[in-house]
Amino acid sequence: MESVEDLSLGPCTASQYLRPFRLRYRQNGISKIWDFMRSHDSVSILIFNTSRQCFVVVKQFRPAVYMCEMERKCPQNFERKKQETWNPLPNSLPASVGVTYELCAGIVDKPELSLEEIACREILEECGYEVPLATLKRITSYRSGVGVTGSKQTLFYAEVTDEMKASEGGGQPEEGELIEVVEIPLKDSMDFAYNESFPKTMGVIFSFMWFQTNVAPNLLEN
Ligand SMILES: O=c1ccn([C@@H]2O[C@H](COP(=O)(O)OP(=O)(O)O[C@H]3O[C@H](CO)[C@@H](O)[C@H](O)[C@H]3O)[C@@H](O)[C@H]2O)c(=O)[nH]1
Ligand SMILES: [Mg+2]
Repeated sequence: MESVEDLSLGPCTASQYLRPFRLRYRQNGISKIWDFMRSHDSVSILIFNTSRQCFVVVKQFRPAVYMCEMERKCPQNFERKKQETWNPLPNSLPASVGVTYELCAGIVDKPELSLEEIACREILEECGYEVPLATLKRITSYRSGVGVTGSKQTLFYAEVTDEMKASEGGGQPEEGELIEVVEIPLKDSMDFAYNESFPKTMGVIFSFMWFQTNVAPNLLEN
């Protein structure tokens, strides 16, 4: 996962994932503009393996995260002068600066499938567990990136056992996905959540805390 080579930065003129727009409007008599992007809604799933009392999360190279670090360390690479062409970038940063821990997640891009169906497919593709649709629990939904995309993410909870493991997971290689499945022991999970040396999404932190309030007390009783 951690070998990323031949980087070059180019313009994004047409994308099936992101479409930039500018909205002009008047609010309480004041004229404003706001730039935003349309992107897909998504689902994410907190997965807890009861056989081994651990959370199952994924680790991925995220180009957007990598390029944030690139801009911080080598801002000259983002200078606008030749933005209409592809500009080779120096391999100045290790790929690991762009790797994040995340909940298993996927974009909602199949109108014929329910959110639950999309979630179950993502669990199988990314983490390798067969989860029956009816056992999936909806936790809540929230808006992510409210300044930029405002897209909705719906969060589910899935309990799995070792017996439900059907494959290694790892994402769909034909779509270029390269995902590492990582287990976080329940006993270490709150330290992990707040340890900034493990870059992670808000979804991981929020859902681990949700588990502490809503699931962990019942586990202790059993
Ligand atoms: O510029 C892009 C964007 C996506 N993909 C592909 O699209 C798929 C997306 O994977 P999927 O697992 O469905 O989505 P995620 O990347 O996990 O979803 C993310 O995307 C959502 C919508 O942007 C975010 O809100 C989520 O938090 C985040 O997990 C992958 O196969 C990618 O290869 C590309 O090839 N190029
Ligand atoms: Mg995903």
